[in-house]
Amino acid sequence: MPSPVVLVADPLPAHLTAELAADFDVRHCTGSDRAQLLAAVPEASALLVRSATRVDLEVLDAAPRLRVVARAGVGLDNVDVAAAARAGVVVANAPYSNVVSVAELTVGLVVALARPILPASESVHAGHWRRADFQGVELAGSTVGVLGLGKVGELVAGRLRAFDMRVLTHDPHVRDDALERTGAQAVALEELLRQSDVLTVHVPLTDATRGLIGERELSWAKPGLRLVNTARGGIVDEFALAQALKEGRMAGAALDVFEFEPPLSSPLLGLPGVIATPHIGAGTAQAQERAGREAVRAVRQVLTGGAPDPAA
Ligand SMILES: NC(=O)C1=CN([C@@H]2O[C@H](COP(=O)(O)OP(=O)(O)OC[C@H]3O[C@@H](n4cnc5c(N)ncnc54)[C@H](O)[C@@H]3O)[C@@H](O)[C@H]2O)C=CC1
Ligand SMILES: O=C(O)CCC(=O)C(=O)O
Repeated sequence: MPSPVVLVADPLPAHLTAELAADFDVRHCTGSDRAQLLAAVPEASALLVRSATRVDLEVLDAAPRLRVVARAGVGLDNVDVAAAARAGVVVANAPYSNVVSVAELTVGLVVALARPILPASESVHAGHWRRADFQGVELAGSTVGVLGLGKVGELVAGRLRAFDMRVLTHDPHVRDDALERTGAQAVALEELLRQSDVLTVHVPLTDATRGLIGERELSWAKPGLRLVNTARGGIVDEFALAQALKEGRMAGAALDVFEFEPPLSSPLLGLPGVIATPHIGAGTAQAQERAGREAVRAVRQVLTGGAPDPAA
């Protein structure tokens, strides 16, 4: 009997896909290339993806043999989970694999918005010595608003407390133990914006959170707000954010994620005060290893019998 086909649609550590190849027919495609994905998926019993591959109804309809979609990462906004369930396809993500890496990048972006380290370095490399051009602000004593106190939000809150920042949060499902651990104070969304010097976004992208930070919410912002988004594009309205920055109502923004990636037509590209990174929150060796390993384990569990163990 031929081995089940495992289709790897986004980059994963090569040694992990090599391990799978011992037992399965591992094939590769570029999942962000729709034609390639649709051509390859009909044979697949398992589909391994990260965030770049969209697994929607069209893909599921084209994949009659599919039994599992394994997402080597956290966010499931690129997978139609309800349609997969209707088709009897297991969807497994790796919910703890990369949260530390995302939290660490977030803290780096918070610091980079307060202290212009990279522009100062570029200036020195260019032969200048302009100390007065690179004045920043202290984080200690200022307030950070954590939007979404889940796994990443809690790690970020704890790390920013170590900078002596006051931590506020808004999260309709916030747990008391998370508030206790972080020392965060829960407030309404409007209050979060009115009081925060830094707003950091850590909610998933869903129908309820799309556009959660838009024109109205940014009109509440404390003057000089600095915003960090390492969660998902689409949660913060890029046009409203660009307008607030251009009008000088906000001091800066750091974005790891965009509504469309790459963000070729984003109004934020090229704006002064905007730091942009190419969705690298999970871009560490450790996070990629953990996420890939969890995804591979999910594939094995489904293809060799039994649903994945969510606690594994
Ligand atoms: N940049 C990157 O590479 C990465 C980005 N992410 C993104 O980070 C997001 C958060 O990850 P986790 O913290 O692990 O998720 P989580 O599920 O542990 O936490 C999300 C939190 O958001 C809260 N929330 C939901 N709707 C809300 C709303 N309307 N207002 C305020 N809070 C709301 C939830 O109650 C929950 O506490 C992921 O969904 C993913 O999109 C995750 C990993 C890597
Ligand atoms: O490596 C990736 O797919 C991006 C990570 C991410 O955004 C996630 O895990 O939700």
